Amino acid sequence: MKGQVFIYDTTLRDGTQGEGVSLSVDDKLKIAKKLDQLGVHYIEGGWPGSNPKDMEFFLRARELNLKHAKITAFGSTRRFGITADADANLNMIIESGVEAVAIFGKSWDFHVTEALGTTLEENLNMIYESVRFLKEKGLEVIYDAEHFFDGYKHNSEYALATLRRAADAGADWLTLCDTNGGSLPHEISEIVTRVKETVETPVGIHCHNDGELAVANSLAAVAAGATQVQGTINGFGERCGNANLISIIPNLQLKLGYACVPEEQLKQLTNTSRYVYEIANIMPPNVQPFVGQSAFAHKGGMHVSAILKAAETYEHIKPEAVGNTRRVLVSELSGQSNLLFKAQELNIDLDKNTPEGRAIIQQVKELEHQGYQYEGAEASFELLVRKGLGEYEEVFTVESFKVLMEKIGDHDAVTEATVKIKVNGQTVHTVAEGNGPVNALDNALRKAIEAFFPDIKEMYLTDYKVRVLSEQDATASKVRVLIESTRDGKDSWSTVGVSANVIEASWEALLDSMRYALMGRHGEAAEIALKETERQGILNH
Ligand SMILES: CC(=O)SCCNC(=O)CCNC(=O)[C@H](O)C(C)(C)COP(=O)(O)OP(=O)(O)OC[C@H]1O[C@@H](n2cnc3c(N)ncnc32)[C@H](O)[C@@H]1OP(=O)(O)O
Ligand SMILES: CC(=O)C(=O)O
Repeated sequence: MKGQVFIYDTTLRDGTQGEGVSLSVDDKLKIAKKLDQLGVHYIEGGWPGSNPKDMEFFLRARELNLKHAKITAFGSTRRFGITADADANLNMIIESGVEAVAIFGKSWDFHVTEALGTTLEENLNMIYESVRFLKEKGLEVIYDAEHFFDGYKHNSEYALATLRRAADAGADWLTLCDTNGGSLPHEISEIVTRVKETVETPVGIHCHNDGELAVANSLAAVAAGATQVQGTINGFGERCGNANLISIIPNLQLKLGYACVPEEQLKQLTNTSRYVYEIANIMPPNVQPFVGQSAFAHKGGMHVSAILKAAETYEHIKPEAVGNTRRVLVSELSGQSNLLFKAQELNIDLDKNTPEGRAIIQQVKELEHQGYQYEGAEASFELLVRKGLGEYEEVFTVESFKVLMEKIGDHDAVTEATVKIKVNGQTVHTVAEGNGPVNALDNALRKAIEAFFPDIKEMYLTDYKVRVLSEQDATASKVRVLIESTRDGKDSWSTVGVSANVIEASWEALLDSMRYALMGRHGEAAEIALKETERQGILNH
């Protein structure tokens, strides 16, 4: 191990400066707990002088009993022309009751004269007096040198002088900020090296992602001697975001050999990332490195063949090291190996290069050519494999279905579906209404099946997606429908249907969804059908 790098999370402060990210106090408290479980060292909760919500967070965070992390407040140096003890923002930091604080000050001479509108000397006094004030109150002080890299490039002497003043006042950390996010890794490396030669106080790094280099820049800073990294979960933050701790932590720990979070807790990384997306109500991108759904998803037949022999042939780390899982996708790009892997996952006995296996792969390729897509429809794929291996018995067969829609004047349209299915030789005919054709068909099909399998009531659709396959054919084109269903809201299964008619494609996906839910219950159907025949007999008597 090369030594400890302290992880400073600012998801709850700089993260919420990102467009579309807004967290309630309860959300912030939940995320703080999760971050503590991950093992970060500092959690910047907000800016007490900014709004009552942030102040409430600090007051309630005292009850969190965190095991590892220090709750940290954020603020700026004092306003110019007043004393630090008269500055409302600095006083609110003290009131918030935190043990650590990050205050930002200006490093770039241009910012001092243009944005602050004061003299270079007064800015140095603002830095010194603010840090001193907070140190005298017993706080750990992280001095965030805003625009440090841009400032250094314009006037290195002044930028370094601001750091010296913070250090002289007793700052515990000097965190160099690439506030505008435009620096390149070699610049960060050179400038951090120069700072390390100039000051003895430990150095941190805070990067923004405007040039898509925030992670690379943070790693370059650590290589040059920074021992604290600031960033956010999933890279949330102002403009294009902050440095993404979800990528920085495993890169530092697994690739570069630094200690960041305890090894066991690194396995919380995927879960933490998804938890924060969930609370922020943002869809996680599948392709997010380390933690995305696709981060360890193998599609090409050649890749799958190799990972079955040795996973590291196509994986840069072990997925389980960051709490993620390996996946194999089945598609027209599959070979026998993809099928073999999926069969193992489904507990299906299948050897490589059997005639059945080859036929199933051929069928997948043919169906994908027609527009089906199995990588997002694993339940339809399992049905296809079991049918191909002769392991599937139909619980019901469809005789016909019909959909009627009527709209009279300004009244709401009424949709009615009729379904005729056969269960173990017995015909069941049902009619149901719905708020659209798919809903009416779903209701009619359930009504028919519920008589035999009452527990089907618990199953419901959670997602329905339609994709036009050949846009040039406009309304005559084929569509692909993907349906996701669940019973308990946790485990779900996806099915696919394809047709030039959207209702038929939906019907096909619906049928697969019901078939998957009832798979293996053929014998049960026979018994229930018999009871139903007896019941009907008694009723008709
Ligand atoms: C790089 C960063 O991410 S810094 C963090 C940015 N985050 C935020 O701004 C979110 C929270 N901010 C807020 O709630 C508000 O901006 C507040 C409460 C802090 C201040 O609000 P207001 O008093 O209305 O001021 P306003 O936001 O309009 O302007 C900021 C003021 O701070 C001054 N200022 C900026 N940086 C500093 C600094 N390092 N030290 C002291 N003063 C500063 C500006 O010069 C400006 O002063 P002026 O009004 O005399 O021109
Ligand atoms: C302090 C801070 O958030 C920045 O300079 O980007």
